[in-house]
Parts: sequence; structure tokens; C-alpha cells
Amino acid sequence: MSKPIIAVPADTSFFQDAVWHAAQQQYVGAALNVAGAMSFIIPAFEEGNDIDALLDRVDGVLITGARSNVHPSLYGKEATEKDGPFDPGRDANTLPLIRRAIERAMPLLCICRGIQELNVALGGTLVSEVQELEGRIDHRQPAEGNRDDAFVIRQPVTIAEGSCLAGVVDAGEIQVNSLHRQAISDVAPNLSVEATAPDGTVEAVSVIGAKNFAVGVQWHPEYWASTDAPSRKIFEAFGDAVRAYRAAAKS
Ligand SMILES: N[C@@H](CCC(=O)NCCCC(=O)O)C(=O)O
Repeated sequence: MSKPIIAVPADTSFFQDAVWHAAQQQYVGAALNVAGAMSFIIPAFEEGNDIDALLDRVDGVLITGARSNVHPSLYGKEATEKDGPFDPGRDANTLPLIRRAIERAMPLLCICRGIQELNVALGGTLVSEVQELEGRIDHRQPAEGNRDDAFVIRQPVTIAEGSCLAGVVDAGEIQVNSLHRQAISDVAPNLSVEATAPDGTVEAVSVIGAKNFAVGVQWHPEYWASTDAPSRKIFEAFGDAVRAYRAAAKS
């Protein structure tokens, strides 16, 4: 069987005096080298992408992290300067892609901004500057150091017994990285909380009743997917689901 292909929605970025639609190496590299799937990067057009036509051509969906935030209007809130930066082109694609991938029982892995988009897509809300909330720790990346330092594995999360993720990395405490200032506030109705941080921050969810792997994580398993056991297991499980989806589609 030929290698499966996953849809990876791009971010809109500005570089060398031009607008780019791009995805970072750490995500597409983990997809290829650990999950065994090639990436089809979806341009972040606000209009014009045919979501079903895109999904007809792939075997799964990976929603990556990004420094931009989901626009608050998408979860019923007024936008303030603090809520930015925004990426409306990305929002315009990720939310419908997530909903249709779930409806079509396609494998779905949502990382960092991706779990926030999953929650919003299914009717939940987000909170900004989570580190300013009473009793919360600072989930933002370390202020100093290089990119490896930013993604250093340093925070415990507890995987719930009987959760989808418990079937991948075992229930109990694992260590993860953390690079976010937003977090899930109201959990969407048909999401199940799969992991939490010691301060109660939601760290992972799965789609209740999903007919395939449909998981969101607030941390970044892609970054150390080749060397960190829990990270590797998440991408291997996603890859297995994508291959099974492809095999079923071809049978
Ligand atoms: N913007 C959201 C989501 C954070 C996120 O996806 N961080 C990863 C970006 C890290 C990087 O590529 O530099 C939030 O802040 O909560």
C-alpha cells in the first residue's frame, strides 16, 4: 500500500515581503518519520477551499500548533488586543475541516492551537492569558533559550483512566512540554477530558463517540516524537489509524 496522506492546514505568515501559507517542519517531519504519513499542506484561504474535495484526497487530518490565537468571535466573545495575533485564514479552514473529519470518521490529531480549535469547532470556549487566572501555573514557553529549550519537556499531566489516550500512553502521569497562553475554558459538549495539568488546565480531549482516532493535546508531541516515548506513541497511534483508514477506503 502506498504511503497515506494527511491534511495539514497552513498558517498565514509574512516573510520576505510576501504572504506565505506554511506548516512547520516539526509537524510534517513527525508525521512522515514517526506516523509514516505524507502531508498535504492546505492553503489558509478565507474562502475558496472545498473541504470535502480536500478530505476526499487524504487519509487523516493533523491540526498543528501556532503562535496565533483562534479569533474570540468564533466562541462568542469580543476580541481584545490581548487575544491576538489572529489568523483568520487558518480559522476559516481548521474549524470546518475538524467538523467534517469527525463526521466522516477520519483520524484527527489536534496539537496546541489545534486542541483549542477542536474545542471551539465543537462549541466550547477558550480563556486567554491562562497564567493570570487564580491558581494556574505559567504554561508559556520558557523566556530564555533556543527552540529546543522552548519545547523542553518539563510539566506533568495526568492521563485519565479509561481514556482514549490511556490506550496509547497508559493512564497516569507523563511529562510534557508547554507553550501556550490560551487554554480550554468551557469544554465542548461532545468532548471528553483525557488529561489535566496539576492546576486543572485541560491538557487533552477526545471526541465522545468518535468512530476513529480523534484526539487533541495541548502539548507538543511532534517536537520530540522520535525520542520521547509518549510523544512517539501518540504519533504512531495516529499513523496506525491513518493507515487503517486508507486500507478500508481502498477495500
Ligand atoms: N496561540 C495559542 C496556541 C499556542 C501554540 O500552538 N503554541 C505553539 C507555537 C510555538 C511555536 O511554534 O513557536 C496559545 O498561545 O495558547
